[in-house]
Amino acid sequence: MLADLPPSAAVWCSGLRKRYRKRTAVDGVSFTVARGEVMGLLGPNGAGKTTVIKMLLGLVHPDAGEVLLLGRPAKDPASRAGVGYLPELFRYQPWLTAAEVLNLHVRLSGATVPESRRRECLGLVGLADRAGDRVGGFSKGMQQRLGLAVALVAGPEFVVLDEPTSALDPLGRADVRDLLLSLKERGIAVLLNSHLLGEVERVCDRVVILDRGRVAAEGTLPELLGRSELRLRLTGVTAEASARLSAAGELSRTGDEYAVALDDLAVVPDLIADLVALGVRVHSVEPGRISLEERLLDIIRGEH
Ligand SMILES: Nc1ncnc2c1ncn2[C@@H]1O[C@H](COP(=O)(O)OP(=O)(O)OP(=O)(O)O)[C@@H](O)[C@H]1O
Repeated sequence: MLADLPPSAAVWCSGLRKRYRKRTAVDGVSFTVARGEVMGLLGPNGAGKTTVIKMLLGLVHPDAGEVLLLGRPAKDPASRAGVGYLPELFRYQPWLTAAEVLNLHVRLSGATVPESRRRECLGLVGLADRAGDRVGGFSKGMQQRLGLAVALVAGPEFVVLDEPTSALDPLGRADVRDLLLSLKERGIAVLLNSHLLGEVERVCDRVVILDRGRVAAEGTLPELLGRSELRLRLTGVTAEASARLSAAGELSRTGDEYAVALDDLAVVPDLIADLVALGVRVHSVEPGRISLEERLLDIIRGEH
């Protein structure tokens, strides 16, 4: 079986199942996060996201199913050494300073992390000038920022973030988004559980949607969100220009407002150039598609 697995998987799981007394929390979940991929794990409250994450990390024992973390069993300390984790509920020793918390986690990871990298990591999460302050005096958002630094400090190959922006202000959320994009650029795989769908839409390559313990949908964002729609406000549209619009995709019109269904927004510049060449006056061009939020609501209300 192991020989059949893709060598690149940051995490692979198959048939994960977990029951708590009579309640089935997770019921046959399988998916893969490839190396370098940013995967969103979505779903309503109680869908089983945190339980899945804990099973992936070997923190909860599954009733059934298998997990390979960086190509090894999740319980293997060697696989865990390559993983950074920010838990949903984070608490750090209040009597330690931020720098001491980071040092403690570096020691626990067994990695060698130079002092400069530790400082850089606190800077990355906006805590550079609080390194010497005790965590007991930190706000919840500052503790969550510290948790992010803890997840990143040992140079992980795979980072698991369970609601990393739950305690953060809008600025903090924007910082985390930039952080995620920089991890992506560096080829670090990420599994992100977040209810902030706008952020998921901006940073994730793929998403898995859980509902009542099962995978309700999975795919890249274009796969899940379907075709794009280009909305245009145009005047001076001749029959020829109208034909050009129809050739690009299914066309609908209300007064000066036109909507063209497109498979790929890459055709937009050529389409606009052709319309202008045909004498059309282009007042606005607005690419859009259904939002992840609309899609998620459809899926969990059973309208997919
Ligand atoms: N330790 C536990 N003991 C008993 N039941 C649990 C335990 N952990 C989770 N559950 C139950 O398992 C189900 C899934 O919970 P889980 O925390 O995984 O959901 P979630 O998708 O992460 O939710 P949220 O978005 O609210 O954080 C819930 O019904 C929850 O009550």
